[in-house]
Amino acid sequence: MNSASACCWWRLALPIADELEESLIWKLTELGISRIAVQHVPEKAERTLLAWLPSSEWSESDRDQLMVNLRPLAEPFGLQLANPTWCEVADEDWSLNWKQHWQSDPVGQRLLILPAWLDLPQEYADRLVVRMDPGSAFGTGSHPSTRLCLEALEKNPPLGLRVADLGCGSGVLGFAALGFGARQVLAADTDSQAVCASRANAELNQLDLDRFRVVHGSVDALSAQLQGEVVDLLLCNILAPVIEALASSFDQLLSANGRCLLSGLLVDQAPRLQVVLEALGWRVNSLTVQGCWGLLDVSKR
Ligand SMILES: C[S@@+](CC[C@H](N)C(=O)[O-])C[C@H]1O[C@@H](n2cnc3c(N)ncnc32)[C@H](O)[C@@H]1O
Repeated sequence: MNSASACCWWRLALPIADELEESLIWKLTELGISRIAVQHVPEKAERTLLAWLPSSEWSESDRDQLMVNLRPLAEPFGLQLANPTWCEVADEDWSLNWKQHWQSDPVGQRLLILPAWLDLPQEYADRLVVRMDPGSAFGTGSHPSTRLCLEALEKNPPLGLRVADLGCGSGVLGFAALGFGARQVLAADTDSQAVCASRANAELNQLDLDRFRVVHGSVDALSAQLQGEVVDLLLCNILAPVIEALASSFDQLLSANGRCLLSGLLVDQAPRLQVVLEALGWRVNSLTVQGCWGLLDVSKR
C-alpha cells in the first residue's frame, strides 16, 4: 500500500443492495465522512457506494474499523456487506466522479436540480431550476433527507420569508427556498468546503449577497450575522443527535411565529427528538417520512 499523503484520498468502493443505501450513507455521515457518491448502473441493476477519506487521517486499521462499523447495518435486511475495494486517488477524482454520474434531477412537481455542466432538458423547461456544482459538499438533492426538505418547501412555499439554512452543504435548500419565494436566505456550515461550495453555487444561480449569504460556523455564526434580528423559517438537515444538541439555541434565531423544518433524522429517532423538542417548548406539527428518513415540521407554541 502507498504511504498516506496529505493531497490524496482513500476511495472506498462498496457494491451494495438498494435497501442498504440510505442507512450506509447515514452511518458514513455520522462518522464525519461527507464525500459520498452512489454509482447506479441500470443495465447491471447494481450500485456501488463510493466514499472519499483523507489519506492522512485514515490508517489501515481505521479503515478496517470503518468496515466493522458498517457491517451490522446489513444484518436487519438479512444481507451481508460485500468486500470493499480501497484505492488511493488524487483530489480531482471526487468531482470527476460526480460529473460522470450526476444527472438532472426533478424533485416534486416544480423543481429541477440541474448539474452546472448540463443543458436544461426540454421536458423540464417549465420547472424552477436550481443549478448545482456540489464540489465536495453534501447536497446534490438526491439524498432522501434533502428531498424531504425540498418537497416540504414546495408544499408550503416560504413566500416573502426570511430563511436560515443551518448545515447548508452545497446550499441547495436555500436556493430552492429563494426559488419558492423566500425574501432572503442566511446559510451556515461548519465545513469550510461547504461554505465555498455554497458561495460558488450562489454565483452559478446569479444570486447576490442581499438574497443569499453564507457564513462559516453554526448557530452562533447565524446569530452574529442577524445582529439581533430573526428569521421566519429555519431549515436544518443535520443528523438527529446534532439537532438534539442544538435545538435549545434555535429559539433565539426565530420570530414569534417561527417554524423549523428539521431533517436528517431516521424515523426510529423521531419519537425521542419529538420529546426533546416538546420539552423545549416546540409544537410538533408533522412528521413526514421517506424510506427510513423523517422530517419534523415544528413551530414555536
Ligand atoms: C446532511 S448535510 C445537509 C446539506 C444540505 N443542507 C442538504 O440538505 O442537502 C449536513 C451539513 O451540516 C453540516 N454540519 C454538521 N454539523 C453542523 C453544525 N453543528 N452546525 C452547522 N453545520 C453543521 C455538515 O458540514 C454538512 O454540510
